[in-house]
Amino acid sequence: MTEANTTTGSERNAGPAADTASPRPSRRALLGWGGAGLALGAAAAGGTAAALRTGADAQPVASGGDAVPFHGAHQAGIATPVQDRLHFASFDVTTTDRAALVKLLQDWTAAAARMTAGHEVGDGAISDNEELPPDDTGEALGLKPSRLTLTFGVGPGLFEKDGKDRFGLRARRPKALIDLPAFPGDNLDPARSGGDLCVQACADDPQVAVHAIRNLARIGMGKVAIRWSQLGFGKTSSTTPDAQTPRNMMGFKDGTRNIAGTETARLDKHVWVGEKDGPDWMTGGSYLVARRIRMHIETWDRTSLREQEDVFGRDKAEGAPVGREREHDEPLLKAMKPDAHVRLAHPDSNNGVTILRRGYSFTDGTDGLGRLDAGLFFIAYQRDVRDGFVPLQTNLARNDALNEYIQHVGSAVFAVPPGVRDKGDWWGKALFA
Ligand SMILES: C=CC1=C(C)c2cc3[nH]c(cc4nc(cc5[nH]c(cc1n2)c(C)c5CCC(=O)O)C(CCC(=O)O)=C4C)c(C)c3C=C
Ligand SMILES: [Fe+2]
Repeated sequence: MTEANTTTGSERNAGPAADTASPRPSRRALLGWGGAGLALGAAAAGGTAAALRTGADAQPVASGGDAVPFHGAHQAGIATPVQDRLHFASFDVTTTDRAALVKLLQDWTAAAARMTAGHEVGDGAISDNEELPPDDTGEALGLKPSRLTLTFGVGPGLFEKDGKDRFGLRARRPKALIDLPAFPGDNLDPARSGGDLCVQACADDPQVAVHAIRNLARIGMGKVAIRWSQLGFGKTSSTTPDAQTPRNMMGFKDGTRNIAGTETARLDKHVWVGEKDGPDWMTGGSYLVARRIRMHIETWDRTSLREQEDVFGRDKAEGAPVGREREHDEPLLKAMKPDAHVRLAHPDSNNGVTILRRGYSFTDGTDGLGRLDAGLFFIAYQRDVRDGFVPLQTNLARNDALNEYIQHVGSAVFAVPPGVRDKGDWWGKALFA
């Protein structure tokens, strides 16, 4: 999917009252005062596009903000344009009941389709029955779809945990869904690693992304529990080459040489699982590696500009490779220091290995020792982890000058199935078939 696939969406709110300081009347109250006629009249008077929206069948009130289509051959959130914010959640499956897990995935899919379109979950945040908790938690009322994408994946533990075939899926585990090996320098925290399921929520508004994860977690209560989650800001990658390349927490442009969402041949070669790759249920999907990479930014900030530029093999201002003028000039690898990050990460130094990066910066307060807990939440998509992240990280972990300034502290790998085709399809349907 490309930028062209984004459509104009709708707001999550809440009629005319949402524009004023007065509290919004409940749907029950509105019906009591004259029902739909009043609501329509009020909407028209307010210049809004449609009727007051309160439930599953209600229409959005006003247009504005972009929605990324949820249904398609591939899940959105991989090759679609990168949004500003991230909320990534990894879940442990706590139920042992396969039918309950299937029902959850169906419910999650329905909720995800609604939220990405800018709708409230189920009957909405303000439901008819005041005796029950509402279906939607409500904090996204009035917010635009904000290009929300929800990308779902399954981790190794869903297929087998502690030697047990928990859901009769062991034989369906993809060979490419390996447990990642330990790399030199890793200092992984188990509490920030792994997981049976994941949802990557990306949006241009942080509250929209957080609302989405929160509502999925709420729907999953008693069946799944959040194992760890990560908020991200300041995307450190671009899948839209003509857009300005964002900068990471080290001040360098990050994402210059990434696969663009429009490069279908490269996506087919390096990102999407092909028909012959197997298993069938993964065709059109991809594999996600997430790494929480802490930056020693206090040390970095005391490092000379020359050393910083040598570490990456690019200049800080323009982002041009050593010996070249412009950011998008082809890198001259031999002109860089042998341990420069870009030289070591380039496909020519790795037998052609190419991944799609989609990471975000994070700052999570301090570490108790007067240092910022900040860094890069690295996300990579690839057709096969064994031909993507693993050889690349093996090379970087051994040789990269950047290692002096970073440490990998969290890690997870997930199989990301193909896109949800239509309303009859759901996350993982082909896996459980
Ligand atoms: C295993 C893969 C990679 C990890 C881990 C990684 C960590 C990491 N990277 C930066 C900053 C930059 N990376 C850049 C380029 C780049 N990095 C990787 C892979 C990993 N990076 C690749 C494949 C590439 C592209 C190489 C190429 O084809 O030229 C750059 C340069 C700009 C760019 O092209 O994006 C920067 C800057 C940090 C800070 C980091 C860990 C914290
Ligand atoms: Fe990198």
